[in-house]
Amino acid sequence: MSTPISEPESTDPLALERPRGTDWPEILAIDARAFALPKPLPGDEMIEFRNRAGEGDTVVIRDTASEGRPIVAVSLYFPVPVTVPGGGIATTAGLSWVSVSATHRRRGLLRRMLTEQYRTWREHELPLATLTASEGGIYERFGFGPAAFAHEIQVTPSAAEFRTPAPADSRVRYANQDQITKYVPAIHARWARSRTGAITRPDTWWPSIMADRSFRRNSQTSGLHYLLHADGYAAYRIDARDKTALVGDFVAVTPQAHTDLWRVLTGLDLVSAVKASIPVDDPLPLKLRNARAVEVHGRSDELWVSILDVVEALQLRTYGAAGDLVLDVSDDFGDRAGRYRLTTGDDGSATVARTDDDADLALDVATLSSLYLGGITVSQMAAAGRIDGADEAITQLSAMFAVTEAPFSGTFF
Ligand SMILES: CC(=O)SCCNC(=O)CCNC(=O)[C@H](O)C(C)(C)COP(=O)(O)OP(=O)(O)OC[C@H]1O[C@@H](n2cnc3c(N)ncnc32)[C@H](O)[C@@H]1OP(=O)(O)O
Repeated sequence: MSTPISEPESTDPLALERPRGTDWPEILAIDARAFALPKPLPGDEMIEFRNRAGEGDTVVIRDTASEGRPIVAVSLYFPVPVTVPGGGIATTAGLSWVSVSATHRRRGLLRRMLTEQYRTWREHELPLATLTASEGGIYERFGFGPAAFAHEIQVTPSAAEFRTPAPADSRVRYANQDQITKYVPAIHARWARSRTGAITRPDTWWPSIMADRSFRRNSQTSGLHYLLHADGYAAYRIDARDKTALVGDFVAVTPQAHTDLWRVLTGLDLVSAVKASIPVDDPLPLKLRNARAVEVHGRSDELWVSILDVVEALQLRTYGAAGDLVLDVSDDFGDRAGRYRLTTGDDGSATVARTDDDADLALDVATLSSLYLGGITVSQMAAAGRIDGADEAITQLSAMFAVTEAPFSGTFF
């Protein structure tokens, strides 16, 4: 039996429920339709996805007045571990596969589901929520802000000459399936611990990633080729239509692995372009004699963050400078509004507490969430008019929130 979690009002036939196991084919079919996909996830993928969803919570809305009581809305989350400034890993509520049928859109169903999801996140004392967004205008009202960005690049191999000479042995090899299974998840985990914003992929995610099922490519696109290095790997496929290499994962724990792997990727014979998604501060252009060999074709807001527990979340990360400020945080959606004193030490640690003291700065929770990983700076937000306060306080908050590298997530979920 499904479990009603809020009794529909007597006149409201739209019931918010937890789904039954047998509802999953319907859930994935309506998600595929809402996301304008050609077809739902195939069987194996569906089972893995359902298991992943089972680690968190799923809500659906059922239209009880229509024949067959169809599901018309879905929202789910599962735990997503994200590296925060300083190297700590926070378990976040990863919101995913949110959809409302076109027949029921703009009637408040998304808001209703997220109100329930938010209640669950608070009940489970999760410090942060994360998502990868289909559109940029939806989630700010719920306290999310874009927090980690990527550059979508195209490299022209014929123009990509490295400043340093190629080593006698490239230290990179193609990996077979056993080697992929043996080395790739461990290298990814090492990398994720070292990169702010990175998602440490739980073990249960890897079978689907490594299976590289055919629905992830079209008839002209190859399967994934894995290039393996002791301290990194790159997975790419070839689009035979235009002889392009499409890099899926690029993971380098050391600068040497970064150079060695890119040297192979830019040396692929018969390939006219290499496309990849890289950190906005990636050193690749600077390693080449002609930086224009790397063209930036786009910038994506790859990870959105919502601070759920201001005290806990701000204490999880480290800071660039000592300081003491009271932040007045506003929140139109949840229960996060209030004044918080943030005190940071020379060692980068912080203590945070609610306070009645006068505020130095005022900002909303989505703005604070965008600042959290360092992907958007305090001075950028202040220049955009989204932080209120004296210049000295803004300068101090800038120094406190300063990070040494741009956050990068590298995983879509
Ligand atoms: C994390 C993820 O899964 S991202 C994927 C999101 N899903 C998709 O993109 C699939 C296709 N789209 C959909 O299924 C739906 O249109 C949804 C889920 C985006 C919106 O669902 P709805 O039930 O129509 O939203 P709902 O009526 O609850 O609107 C809530 C608020 O968001 C706003 N809103 C909804 N969709 C959008 C949008 N695409 N762009 C901007 N604002 C939006 C509404 O105006 C409303 O604002 P308000 O409450 O502040 O007045």
